[in-house]
Order: sequence, then structure tokens, then C-alpha cells
Amino acid sequence: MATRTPKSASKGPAKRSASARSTPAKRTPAPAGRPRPKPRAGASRKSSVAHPDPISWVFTMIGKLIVGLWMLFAGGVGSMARALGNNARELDPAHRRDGLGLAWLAAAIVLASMTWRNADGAVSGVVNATVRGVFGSLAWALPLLLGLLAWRYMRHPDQNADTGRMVIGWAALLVGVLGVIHVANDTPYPAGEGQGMDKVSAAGGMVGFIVSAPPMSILPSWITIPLLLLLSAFGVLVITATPVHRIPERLAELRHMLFERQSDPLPREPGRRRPRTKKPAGDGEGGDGVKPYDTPVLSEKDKERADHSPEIVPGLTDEEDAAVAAAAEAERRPPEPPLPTPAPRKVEQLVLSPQAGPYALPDLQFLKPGSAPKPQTKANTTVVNALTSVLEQFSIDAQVIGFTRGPTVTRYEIELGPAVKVEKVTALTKNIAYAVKSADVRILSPIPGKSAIGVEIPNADKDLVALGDVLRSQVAQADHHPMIVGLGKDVEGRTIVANLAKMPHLLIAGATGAGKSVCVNGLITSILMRSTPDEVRMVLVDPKRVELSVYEGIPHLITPIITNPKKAAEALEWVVGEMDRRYDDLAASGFRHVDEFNKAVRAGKLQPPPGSERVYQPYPYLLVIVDELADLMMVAPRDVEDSIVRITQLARAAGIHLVIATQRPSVDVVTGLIKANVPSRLAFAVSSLTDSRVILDQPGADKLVGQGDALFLPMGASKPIRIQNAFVSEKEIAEIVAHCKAQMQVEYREDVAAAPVKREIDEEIGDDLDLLIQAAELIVTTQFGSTSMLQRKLRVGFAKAGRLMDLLESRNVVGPSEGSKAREVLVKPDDLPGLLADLRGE
Ligand SMILES: Nc1ncnc2c1ncn2[C@@H]1O[C@H](COP(=O)(O)OP(=O)(O)OP(=O)(O)O)[C@@H](O)[C@H]1O
Repeated sequence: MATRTPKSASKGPAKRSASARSTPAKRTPAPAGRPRPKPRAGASRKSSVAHPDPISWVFTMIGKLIVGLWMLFAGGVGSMARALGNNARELDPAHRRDGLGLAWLAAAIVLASMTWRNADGAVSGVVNATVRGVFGSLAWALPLLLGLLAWRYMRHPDQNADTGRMVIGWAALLVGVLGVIHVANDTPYPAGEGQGMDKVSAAGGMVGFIVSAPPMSILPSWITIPLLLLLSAFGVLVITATPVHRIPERLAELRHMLFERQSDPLPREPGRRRPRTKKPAGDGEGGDGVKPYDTPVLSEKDKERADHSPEIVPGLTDEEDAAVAAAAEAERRPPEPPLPTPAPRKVEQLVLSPQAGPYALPDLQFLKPGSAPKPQTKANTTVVNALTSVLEQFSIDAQVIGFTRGPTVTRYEIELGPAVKVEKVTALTKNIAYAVKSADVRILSPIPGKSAIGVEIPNADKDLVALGDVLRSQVAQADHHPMIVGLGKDVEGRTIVANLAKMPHLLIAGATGAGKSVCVNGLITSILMRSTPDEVRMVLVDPKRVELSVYEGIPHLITPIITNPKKAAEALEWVVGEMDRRYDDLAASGFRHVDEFNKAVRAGKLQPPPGSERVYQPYPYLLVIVDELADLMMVAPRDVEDSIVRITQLARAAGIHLVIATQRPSVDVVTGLIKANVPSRLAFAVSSLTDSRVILDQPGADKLVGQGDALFLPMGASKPIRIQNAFVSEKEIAEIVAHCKAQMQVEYREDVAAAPVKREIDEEIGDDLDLLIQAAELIVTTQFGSTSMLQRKLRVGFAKAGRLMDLLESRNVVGPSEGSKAREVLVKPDDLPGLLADLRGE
């Protein structure tokens, strides 16, 4: 403080006085003794007069006065316009767009009143004649088109890119049609014999003339007209955002919309229409349990205060303030509304089986759009000032060069001067947190791909990232892989989708309420939206019983949702078995990945070996989702870990993928072995640095703000990507599930969660297998074959301990009895796993 006050106090006035000196200096007349410029040749007569005569002096003065007044007036008008412009820029963008919409509406009304009726009056006459002259016999349509434009601006303020596209499309359509009309009316010219503006106005107007006359001068009408129709057709395609290769698909959608909507399989409440898309997901609708950014705290809107209360940050002059804001603004990306593209998609999918009929994927309209990204707010400028001030206070040669506003956090970029240590800024984390009044400041040094330090600070007003927008995005639609899932948006507002098949296994962890369940729902919903049960099958393990119950009965399941942790362990064993079966097939057919195997099966290139009755079928991807690993690890830690490790080590080529979620990222749940084999991680907010290290092997998750804010570390990456996870509401899920169930009935496999029948335990051992295994472990690890030790450690009687010892002798684990001495142990500790497997009959 002591350093800042004198610095800032001296800096501000010093700057101002410098500018104050410079401004009058321009206007100060040259001093008397200053040499005059050489007179130019053409000005010799005038310049020969040393002192102007009084009359010309008076005129000169009047002239200067007029010029001065004019400059004053112009300056006043200019600064008023600038002030209004600045205010307009500060207007809420929604109001600005509404203003634009209303302006177009007013224009439409005025134009309609002048062109749709015979208005008398000079102005109306001129406007009418001009519009007709330009647009010919379609002049009447112009007010309608302007009205349509106004409606779009007001109804879809977040879809400006689409509106622009439509304007271009309508223009092309209009120009084409006017051209055709003009040709149909013998292509009248505005001037010439038997021609005239009246004829042009009655045909295609000047637009029609310009577009049709040149081709008509060199081509016959039967070529010109199709060319013009082609232009109109192009307009229609642009308006409907339809590339030519998707015309058949669009026609099918149209047919579906017009004729098949009535036979909608979804049950609806009487008298209530299914809500259409335009409400943000989970937008306070009754009955929808989970709401985005739900909070138990009721308070005044902090955001409004943050946005509207002017904050004075000492240490910056007005000019610097404006310069920083301008620099930051220049860097900032213009906010893009989410792409609402009704994107290309498959209408009908693979036929499941001859009886099942076609399976239609759920319509993307089931998923509602999120909120449009918010533009820069005053809070951003305030933070820029605060950061600049901290850097100044600590005399660090660095400056804030810009910022990027993501859905949950804004990332401010700090560029260092030459020879400034990065640590100088990173050491200031606490001071920065203090200055920006936020505990959750995360510093990135450097921002990947940039020579700048990133300071991520949570937004007071977050954007809602909806799964619908993510799945509708071009990046999601461009890839038809059935295992693509929508994850969310990163700090730069880019959509992040991921291919589960490439992960190939994912660990999701985060504290309670951090957004794990929403994420798991997002993953499952993404699969339901994009793939048929033929392409992806799922095993859902939900020991908490409530999280995934909504999916019960979807045709993608191969077993009812497993809620019993013991059964879950068995199901994991079944998955291991399934993996082995797939590997056998791959090995027999000489393929290295199930994708290649499937391709060959579909192409009919794979024949079963002679004499075999086997019919090859393509294998669907198998997605196993465990929602709460901790519950499983409590019941059967060894078995669960074994199965997970086996699956994760091998299952990739077999098309089997695992998603494991836990809210207890401690080392006894996420063991070293599991971690080593699950390469992709998604960390939601956790309460401690240790937890963050368990999930990501680095800090960061402890600085997340919760509610879907996550760090995604895909396989192979060293730095995690910060994303706001996509939200999907329970209501949306329910509708999608209902759709899937209506498409096809689920067929469960009996053997998945049933007790495995693989063991062939020695009859002699009978019910004593568990005890025998413990006895073998004890004796082999201690290398001490004593019956009384078994009695003590296993708490069994003498008879039972003697029997166990006999069993072990008969299996060559210990030697014969040597009276009161301990028996010789014949198996070395290294061979213990093999021995146990033998005893278990594996
Ligand atoms: N992606 C998201 N976008 C917006 N809000 C979210 C998002 N994810 C979670 N939330 C909010 O956070 C709340 C808690 O999320 P969720 O139920 O997924 O937490 P969780 O980590 O699964 O907690 P638990 O382990 O206790 O079930 C949700 O009700 C919702 O309000």
C-alpha cells in the first residue's frame, strides 16, 4: 500500500499534466521572433503584404469564427454520438437485438402502408414507385420479408448466425423468382422503344431486369429460366440449411413431421403438449428434481451488484483504465451463440433383427438448448484492473493482455516482460485471490499453446451448457461413431466431445454435489441419443440404487441394473469372460480389433470353420458403468480390483470399455493398480489436494467450483482441460428413455449377474474352500506348517485344523506329519497365486 499510493498518486496527475501541456501547445500561436515559412511562388502578391489591411483582417476573423463554431458544433455532435454509442454498447445485448427487431418491424409497417394501398402524398408516391421499380411485381412481399426478419430478431435473439444465413437465402430466392417473372414478361428494358419503367415495374423490377437481361441477351429463355430457378432453389437450400446431399433425408424428416407425428409413441398427459425446445434445460419446471446450478442458499443477486456497482480501483488513471479495457476487449472473442444447427443425423438405423424392425434414434429435440454465452461484463473489467493493480503493487513487469470468458470461469492472460520469472506471478496466488475476492483462483503457467500465464476466476453469472447443444454441435455431428459422448465446453467456449472407445476407460471422481451424477447421466444419454442397442450394449452398476434406476428397461441393457455390490463383482467377472470369448473369436479369425472383426462379419467375409454350427454376429461395444466404486471395493476389494484390472488391461481391442465413478477418491478405493490401468480421468471438485492428486496425479481439482466444473485429462495428455460439463435434466432423460423403450423391448441375458458356474471344486474340499484357502495362504506366506497355528489364526477347532492340514498334504502343499514338529512347507510364496487358483478350481 505504502508503495502504491505515492506511485499511483504521482502517475495519474503526471500523465494528465503531460496531456494538459500538450493540448494547448497545439493551439498556441507561434512566437513573434519565429522565422516565417518561405512564401510560395503563387502566393507572392498576397504574402508580400506584411500586415493585412483591416477589412481583410475582419473577414479572416469572421471566417475563423465560423470555422471555430463549426468545429465546436461538430465536436459536440461527435462526442454526443460517441456517448450514445458507448451507452448503446453497454445496453444489454438482448435489448439491442430487440431494438433491431423493432426497427425492422417499424420499417415493414411503414413500407406496407406506402405500398399496399394507394396512398396519396409525394413521399408515399416516391417510395411506392421506387420499391416497385426495384422489386417489380413482388414489391408487395418486401414488407412481409422485413416483418419476418423482425420476428426472427426478436424470437431467436441468440441465433444471429442463422438469421444472417436466412437473409442470404431469401435474397437468392427473391432474385431468382424476380428474374423468372421478368423473363416471363418478355424481359422489358427500362429505356427503349416500346419499353419503359412501367413495364419493368409490372415485371421483375430492376432486380429482375439486372439478373435476367444479361443471360437473355446470349441464351434462349428455356436455358435462362432453369438457371434462374436454380438460383431460387439454392436460396431455399440456404434458408433451410440443407446441403444438396441431405435433401432426401430432409424430405424424409418433413414427411415424418407432416404425416407421422400423430403416431408419436411417447405417452403424453392429456391436454398437455410436449414442450418444444426453446427453454433452457431444467429451467425451473415443476417435477424436475435436478436443476442446473441448484443451490440451497437464497440470496440477493450478487451478480447484479457486481455488474452494476461502479468499483474504483486505485492505482489506475482513467486513460489506463480505458486502455486496459480496450486491449482486453480487442483480445476477447465475440460471444458466439450456441450452434442451433438441426444437424445431419441418421433417420433410420440398422435393423436389429428380422422381427424387431427398424430402430429410430431419439430426436435431438428432446434435449433443450442451454443459455447463450454472455458477453463481457463490467465484472471482467474490474478483475482486469484488480490484476493489473496487484502486478503494479509488487512491481512485476507483466500485463494483462486479454481474457476469455468460458461458461463457468473466465481466464485472464498475463504476459511477462523480458527476464521476469514465472514464479513471481504464481507466488501471488493468494494476493490475486484476495484482490479479485474469490477463493477459487487457479493459475496456469503457461496456458497450453501460449506464452502467457492464465488466471482462472469463476464467473459470478455462469452460462448453462446443455447436453443438447453439445450433441447438436458440428463437432459431435461430424463423427458418427456410436461411442461419442458430449462432455461440455472448455474455457474458450469450445464444445468438447469425446470418444469413449478411444479413452478407452474413464475414471470419474468428485465430492458430493460436484456434478458426477449429472455427468454419468450425460454419458448414458449421449449413447442413447446416438447409438442403437445393436451398436452399444451396457452394464450399469448402481450400488446407490437411485442414481441410474431411470434407465431400467432400456434395450441397450444386457442385464437389469445391478444394485447389489456382490452381484456387481460377479457381473464384472462375466465381463472378463465375455472379453475372453471375444478374444477367442479375434484370435481364431486373425483380427486384432473387434471393429475389424465386425466389418468382416457384415461384409460376409468371415466363415465359421468347417463343421462348426457357429453363426458369426457383429459384436456391439460393451460399456460398463460403475456408479460408486467405493461400495464395490468395500464388499469384495480383491475380486473387484482383479476384474477391473483384467478388463482395463485387455478389453480395448474387444470393444469393452469401463467408466468408473466414485465420490471417494482415496487410495483404498482408487488403488494404484486401478489407476495405472484407467488412463482417462475426469475430476470434479474435490475437497483436498490429496484427492486431486489421487485422480489427476496433480493439483487442480481442489480449486474447481463444483456443479459441473471439471478437469478432463484424456489418455496421453499431461495437462487437463477445464470444462463445464454438459447438463441434462431428469425430465429430458425420462423422455429419451421412454422413446428408447418404445422402440424395442429389452432382452436381458440370464448369465451376467448370476453366480458363475465355472468352478469345479474338489468334492473332498466341499464347504471348506474359504478356510482351506486361508490356511494355504497362512502356511505358504509364513512357511510354517503348524496345525496349532491354523487353530489359533483361523479360530477353528483341532479336528477342523487337522482336516485342513490333511487336505493341504494331499495337494502337496505340506509334507507328512512329523509328530509335534511343524510340517515341511513344499510351496514357495511366489507360487501362492497359482496354488490358490488351483484350489479354487480355476
Ligand atoms: N453440468 C452441470 N451444469 C449445471 N449444474 C450442474 C451440473 N452438474 C451438476 N450441477 C448441479 O449440481 C447439483 C449436484 O450434481 P450431482 O447430483 O451430479 O452431484 P454428484 O457429484 O453426483 O453428487 P452425489 O455424489 O451426492 O450424487 C445438481 O443438482 C445440479 O444442480
